[in-house]
Amino acid sequence: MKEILVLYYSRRGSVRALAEEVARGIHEVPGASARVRTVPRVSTVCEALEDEVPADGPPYVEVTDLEECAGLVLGSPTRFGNMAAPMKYFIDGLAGAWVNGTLVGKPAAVFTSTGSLHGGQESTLLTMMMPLLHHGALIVGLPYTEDDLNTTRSGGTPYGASHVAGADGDPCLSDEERRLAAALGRRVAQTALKLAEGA
Ligand SMILES: Cc1cc2nc3c(=O)[nH]c(=O)nc-3n(C[C@H](O)[C@H](O)[C@H](O)COP(=O)(O)O)c2cc1C
Repeated sequence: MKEILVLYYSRRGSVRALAEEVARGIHEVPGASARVRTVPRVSTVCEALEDEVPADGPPYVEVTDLEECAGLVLGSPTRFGNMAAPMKYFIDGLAGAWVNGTLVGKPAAVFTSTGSLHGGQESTLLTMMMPLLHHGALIVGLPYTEDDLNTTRSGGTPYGASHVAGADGDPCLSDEERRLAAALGRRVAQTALKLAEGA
């Protein structure tokens, strides 16, 4: 069984909804399963610490999750056209994993949610790929053979899955957004299994 790490940060539930669909897609692939993890909030007041275990939802990620999983799908809300600080903070702490080549050769993909349609989904997704490339991951996107990419009127991009939450932050995904997030999970899982076969 190959496990794929679905690692996300979400304050209001939109990225979490996408993560659940990505995990659903992974579980549809025989021989693959999803390990869902999140990251704690960060504070400018360094003494303010989160509880070690989140009040609800999946556990906080540990470096061993990266080591043990055969692929990675990373999700963050868009914050001013970029990933949110808690996800970046976690990534910036991965110097040891970089030295050890923990992610080298593993498939990886990204997803995001924005308030507005043209609020920076693509800039967020593309910049989330940069640290993954530094870590030697193999980036997986969404091809236009996924019909939903051609018909969506909200989220879903070739760079990764996405959701447009609107000004009220509605976490309810459209059918296209839901299917494209699952397709992204499936692609990462299928790629991880193919890479393992060829190893
Ligand atoms: C500080 C901050 C910055 C944001 N920046 C953007 C932005 O650049 N573009 C955009 O469309 N939405 C922006 N948003 C809205 C969030 O991306 C959006 O509400 C997203 O769906 C939140 O995901 P979540 O429900 O998983 O927390 C921002 C929200 C916050 C709080």
